[in-house]
Amino acid sequence: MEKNAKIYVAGHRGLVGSAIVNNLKAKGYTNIIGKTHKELDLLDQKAVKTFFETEKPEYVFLAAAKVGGIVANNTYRADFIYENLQIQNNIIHQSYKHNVKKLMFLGSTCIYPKNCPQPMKEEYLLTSELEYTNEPYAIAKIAGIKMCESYNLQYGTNFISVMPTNLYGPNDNFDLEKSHVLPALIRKIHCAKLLNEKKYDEVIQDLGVNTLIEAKAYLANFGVDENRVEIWGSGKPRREFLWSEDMADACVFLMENRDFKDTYTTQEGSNTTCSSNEVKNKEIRNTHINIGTGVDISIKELAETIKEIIGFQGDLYFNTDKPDGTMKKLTDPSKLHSLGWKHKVELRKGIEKMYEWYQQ
Ligand SMILES: NC(=O)C1=CN([C@@H]2O[C@H](COP(=O)(O)OP(=O)(O)OC[C@H]3O[C@@H](n4cnc5c(N)ncnc54)[C@H](OP(=O)(O)O)[C@@H]3O)[C@@H](O)[C@H]2O)C=CC1
Ligand SMILES: C[C@H]1O[C@H](OP(=O)(O)OP(=O)(O)OC[C@H]2O[C@@H](n3cnc4c(=O)[nH]c(N)nc43)[C@H](O)[C@@H]2O)[C@@H](O)[C@@H](O)C1=O
Repeated sequence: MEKNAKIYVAGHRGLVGSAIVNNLKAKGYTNIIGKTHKELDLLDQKAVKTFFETEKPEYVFLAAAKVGGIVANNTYRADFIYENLQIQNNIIHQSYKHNVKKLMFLGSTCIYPKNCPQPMKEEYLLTSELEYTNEPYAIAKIAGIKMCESYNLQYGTNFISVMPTNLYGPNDNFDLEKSHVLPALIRKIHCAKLLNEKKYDEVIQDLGVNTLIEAKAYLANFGVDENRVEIWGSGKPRREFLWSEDMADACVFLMENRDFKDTYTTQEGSNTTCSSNEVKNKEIRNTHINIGTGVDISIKELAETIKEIIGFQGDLYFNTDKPDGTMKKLTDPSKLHSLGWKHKVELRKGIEKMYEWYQQ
C-alpha cells in the first residue's frame, strides 16, 4: 500500500476498526477514510454503491459487522446472518465494481467445526458441523471467505481473508447482555467490587442509572452483588484471546505483505504462488489466514485472573443454565508466524491494560 493511498476502514469506530486506523496512522498512512453507521448504513446497497462511486477507495479493510458474544449470537440469530451477509455482500461487490486494489475481509475462528481437531489449521474449514450458538454468524463469515475467493478466481480481484480468534481491547463493547466474555467479566467484577467497597456513586455512574436501587436491580439481573459474580456456563470452555492492537498490526502487516495469490493451498496441500492462468486449472482452497496467539485459557482461569487484577474479594459462581459454546477453539497460527508476524501482548498484561482503559 502506498502511504498516500486512499484507505477505507469500514467499522472504523469499532474495537478492531479503531485499532486499524491507529496502526495505519502510526505507520505513516495519510489518507484514511471512515463513515459512521449514521453517515453510511452498510446494509443499504444503494448507499454503499454511491459511497464507492464518490470516494473511490483504493484499499479496504472490512471490519464492520454485526458482532456479539455467545448469548447475543444465539438470541439474535436472524440479525446476525442477515446483517453480516448484507454488509459483506455490499462492500465486497462494490470493491470489485470500483477496482479496489486490495480488500481484507475479517472473519472469525467460529468458522471452524464445533469439534475441530486442535489447534485449528486453515484447512479444517468445512470439514464438519458448526457450533449451534453461532451458526448463523459463522455461515455468514464462511460466505465472506468464499465470496472473496470466488471474486478473485472469476474476476482477478485481490481480496484476502483473515480469521481472528477472540479479541479484546480499547473501544470494546461492555454491554453485559451482548458483549464477549472478557469485557463482560471486567465490568461485572468491577461493579461488584464497587458495591463491596460501598462506592455507590461510582457504580451508579458506571451503569448510567439514577439510584442505587436501580443499579443493584440491574446488576442482579446479571448475577452480580457485593459478594459474588455470576460466570456463564461451566467455566470449562477454553478460549484464546488476542489484544486488538496486535490484531490491527497483523491486519496491516498482511495488507502490506500478502496478495491473494500468496495465500492459498493447492489440491496437493502445498503453498503456491502460481499465476492466474495456472490458478484456473486448480481447486483453490483455504485462502484465509488465522490470526491468534496459539495459547488458550479456561473461562474459570480467565475469571480468576480478572478477579485478581481488579482486586475483588468476593466469590465467583458458575451458572450452567447459560451456554458453554464450543469447548475449545485454539488457532494454529503457524502460517502467520512463518510470514514473520507474532503477537506482542500476553493475556495478563492485556487485561491490565484493558482494565486501566476501562477505568479511564
Ligand atoms: N470482537 C471479537 O472478539 C472478534 C471480532 N471479529 C471480527 O472482527 C471484525 C470487527 O469486530 P469488532 O471490532 O469486534 O466489532 P465492533 O462491534 O466493535 O465494530 C463493528 C463496527 O461495525 C459497525 N457497523 C455494524 N453494522 C453497521 C452498519 N449496518 N452500517 C455501518 N456500520 C456498521 C459498527 O458501528 P455501530 O456500533 O455504530 O453499529 C461498529 O463500529 C468483525 O468482522 C468481527 O466479526 C472476529 C473474531 C473475534
Ligand atoms: C468471538 C466469538 O464470540 C462468540 O463466541 P464465544 O467465544 O463463545 O464468546 P463469548 O466471549 O461470548 O463467550 C466465551 C465463553 O465465556 C463464557 N462466559 C462466562 N461469563 C460470560 C459473560 O458474562 N459474558 C459472555 N459473553 N460470556 C461469558 C461463555 O459462556 C462462553 O463459554 C461468538 O459470538 C462467536 O461467533 C465468535 O466469533
